Amino acid sequence: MPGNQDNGNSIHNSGRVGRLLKVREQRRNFRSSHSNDLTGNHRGTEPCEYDLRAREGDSLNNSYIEQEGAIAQGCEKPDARPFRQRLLVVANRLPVSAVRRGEDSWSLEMSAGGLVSALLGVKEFEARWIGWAGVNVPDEVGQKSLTKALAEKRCIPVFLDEEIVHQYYNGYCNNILWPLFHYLGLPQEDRIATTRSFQSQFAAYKKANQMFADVVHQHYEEGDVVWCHDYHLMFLPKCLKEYNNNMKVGWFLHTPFPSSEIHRTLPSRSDLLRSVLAADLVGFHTYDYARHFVSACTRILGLEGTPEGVEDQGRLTRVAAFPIGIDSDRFIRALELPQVQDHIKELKERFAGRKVMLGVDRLDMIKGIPQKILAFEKFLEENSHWRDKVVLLQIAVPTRTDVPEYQKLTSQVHEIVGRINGRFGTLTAVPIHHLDRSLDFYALCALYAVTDVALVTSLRDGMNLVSYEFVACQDSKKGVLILSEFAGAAQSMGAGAILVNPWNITEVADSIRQALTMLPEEREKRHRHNFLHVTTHTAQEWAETFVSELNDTVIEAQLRIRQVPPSLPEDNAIRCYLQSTNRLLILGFNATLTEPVDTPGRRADQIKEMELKLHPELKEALTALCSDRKTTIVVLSGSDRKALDKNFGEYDMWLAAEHGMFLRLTKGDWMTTMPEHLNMEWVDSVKHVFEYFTERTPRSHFELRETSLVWNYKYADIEFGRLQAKDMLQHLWTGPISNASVDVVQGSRSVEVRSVGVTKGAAIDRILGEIVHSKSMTTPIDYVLCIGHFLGKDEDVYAFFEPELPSDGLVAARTKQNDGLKLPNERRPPMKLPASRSGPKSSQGKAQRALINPDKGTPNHCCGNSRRPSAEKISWNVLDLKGDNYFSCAVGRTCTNARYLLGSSDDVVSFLKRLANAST
Ligand SMILES: O=P(O)(O)OC[C@H]1O[C@H](O[C@H]2O[C@H](CO)[C@@H](O)[C@H](O)[C@H]2O)[C@H](O)[C@@H](O)[C@@H]1O
Ligand SMILES: O=c1ccn([C@@H]2O[C@H](COP(=O)(O)OP(=O)(O)O)[C@@H](O)[C@H]2O)c(=O)[nH]1
Repeated sequence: MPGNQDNGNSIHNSGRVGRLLKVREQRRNFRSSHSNDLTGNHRGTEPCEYDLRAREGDSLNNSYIEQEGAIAQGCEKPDARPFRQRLLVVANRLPVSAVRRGEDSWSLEMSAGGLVSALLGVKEFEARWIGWAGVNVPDEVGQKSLTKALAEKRCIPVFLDEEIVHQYYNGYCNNILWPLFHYLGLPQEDRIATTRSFQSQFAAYKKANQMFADVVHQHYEEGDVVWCHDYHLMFLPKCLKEYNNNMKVGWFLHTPFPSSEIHRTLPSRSDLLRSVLAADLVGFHTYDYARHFVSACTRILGLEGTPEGVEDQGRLTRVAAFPIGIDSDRFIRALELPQVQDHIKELKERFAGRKVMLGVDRLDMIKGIPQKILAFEKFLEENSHWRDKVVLLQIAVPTRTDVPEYQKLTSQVHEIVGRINGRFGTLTAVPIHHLDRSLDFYALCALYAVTDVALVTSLRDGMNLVSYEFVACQDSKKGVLILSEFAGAAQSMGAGAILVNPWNITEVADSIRQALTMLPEEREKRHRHNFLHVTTHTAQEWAETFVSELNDTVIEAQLRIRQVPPSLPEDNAIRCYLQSTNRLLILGFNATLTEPVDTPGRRADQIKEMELKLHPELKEALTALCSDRKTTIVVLSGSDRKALDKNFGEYDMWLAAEHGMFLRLTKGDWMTTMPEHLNMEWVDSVKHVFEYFTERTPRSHFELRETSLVWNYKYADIEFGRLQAKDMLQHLWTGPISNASVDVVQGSRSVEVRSVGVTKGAAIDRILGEIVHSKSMTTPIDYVLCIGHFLGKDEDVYAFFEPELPSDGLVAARTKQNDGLKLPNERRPPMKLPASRSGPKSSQGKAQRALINPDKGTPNHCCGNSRRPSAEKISWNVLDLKGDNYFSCAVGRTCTNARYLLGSSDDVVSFLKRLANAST
């Protein structure tokens, strides 16, 4: 889950990084060779207007050229016109807000806010905006005329009625998600009311997201990139993928993503995370936010966080940091415009003899405006000689004025400003000029340009573009930026700014003094750093990088899918089953026949039962299958005998416990197939280590089995569990047992230490021998179905039936023996008559196996009142898997040597039910 810049560090990424570097280079070459065309278009035109103005002859059809699989931006069409990928930008707010002037006449005004500013800087795409125009339009005439007016600006409206806006936008988005994502907690006063209205607001949120999805669906064309923005639309990726799973969907969050400890307080925490994960690529401003998101998915959903993102049953959602920027050229060029120059002149005259300090913020709790003003008051208090030499201009753009918290903030700020102006003002001048309104672009640029010190004191801020805009306009003045360490911008421009903790008003006051008295050389140095950053990390770069990565993520997902085995062809497996006469079903237990831990309504993190339990819906099917005389069922599990007895005692089947080291027909007693002289001297040392780690890892536990020990941390804090496991493995590999004859096998949430030679594959021939003998089988087994959630180490069971597969399983465990490194399977006596097959996953050919004499080479020990397996030497081929009659199937893992996949034990259950029904 690295930031873009770090991507090259991962070995796994080399393919992707290589591809992305190539695209980047193409893009740059393209841009420099066409710089005249592209910049020519903009020169002399106010880009903001340009971007919103529909261009003649630039209709959907002639501007969009489909290029299947191509990474689109920067490519050229054959006629050398630039190819511009169609981009559907979906955000709550359109870049323009509509004001109704008559029944069918509208005026459109620019919306304020960083998201709009940033996306206006994006020029490389054929972009369409889909969003809310900020106005309620209940009538058809109004909707039609507004749609038409917006179409000229390449905008497509989503019509939200007043009630939805109230519940979804004011309620769920701005009263719940916004404060929570900015670590402000729920509004203090109406916390209970908010908690009560949560459900209805969340329902409205989902409904609104669905409305956005409907509009996207209407306008979507194959090959488009759909880019969803912000916390308003966390449900959108899921809605879109439900429409069309092939849609390329990206989601970007403009606010911080808080620590998982904050996110987990949200009643809808899991739904929101799951919906976002439906996107192909998920982006954040900073590495920290991305890290928090992955951690929330790990801790709350129990999913696997990888350096790439979040993995759920083999599907990867890529998560990365894409710091936004601004269209810096737009600001730099604007400074030359006469209307800006006029403003500059006016401002200089107005504030002659005084240093200008500037704050530009939406009037929002997160911006820390009261804190800023209090710090300024403290500065004036402590530096009386500055009182008539400095002025603070605070632009506070009204925002979300229907939300009570925002209304309260307005009066609070007015009250503080009034008090300070009363305290330090004179008849002719006040120290704070506070404006409750927005400024137009030219006035804003002029203000930025005349400012000596910009003051950004956000308590939390996704990025904060004001700080970027200020820097872009300061190339002649080289003013100082005081920047909150809690703004995302601090992570990108930190070095050039004076970083402050806005909660510490003494520190901020000191920084004001430091900024006002900073020597020109230092100002210059700091400014140069900031300016370079702002002019190189532009909004355009940001969008291009995100879209390239989104395109590439989709390509990579396709590559991954190609490597992943297909789903179990259930109909075929059933048909072959019915046609065969001597069938063998080998079934795992854990995560194969058990109830999934994280079914809805059950919590993955809670210790329901430490002991595994058979899926309650399996009973009937299992009974039916077991009663079929043509079918032999073996449950082959790592669990001990007790667990298998308890769950399967009532069925007529074979039980193979501890990876097949113990075997029992349910009608008979346990016997052992354990190799003789199995060295178990290591057990006490390992037990000692496991006890140590269990004590220190809350909610972990270990099982002591006869041939292995398993430490399990699936109920523990996942991150801590992993760290502990790493530590444990280190110790096992290098500590006192490092020379013992053991395999240390790492599961996804477990560490298992086994005697060398204990694997399912190593046991299967002995088990088969016993079955053949006990059933007095005279005809070969002509159908094998082997389903399990087996560790890589145990996938050697597949190699038994398909000998060309690696016999040491998928993942070679680290094996230590006295005589050096040796794979456990070397103990397995050679097989007679390896089957001749055309390839590992081939369905051609036929598998044949002759069994070894289990009496030879692998003596069996008695245990309890068990008996020894007494298979005679079998020289005929017990396996005759003609054609396609071998079905190996991994459950819930995609990295496997099995031929097929099933997603979870629920799928196994439904398949076995179908099998049972078909055969009865
Ligand atoms: O649309 P509003 O409800 O009026 O709010 C305006 C926008 O505020 C937020 O902006 C964020 O995006 C900026 C650009 O990435 C970032 O610099 C800033 O830190 C964020 O606060 C909000 O996320 C947007 O959706 C709103 O449109
Ligand atoms: O009167 C104003 C004041 C500010 N802005 C713009 O609002 C954006 C604020 O973005 P920022 O990322 O700083 O914070 P946000 O408001 O998105 O949280 C900046 O692009 C400003 O140029 C504006 O359009 N008019």
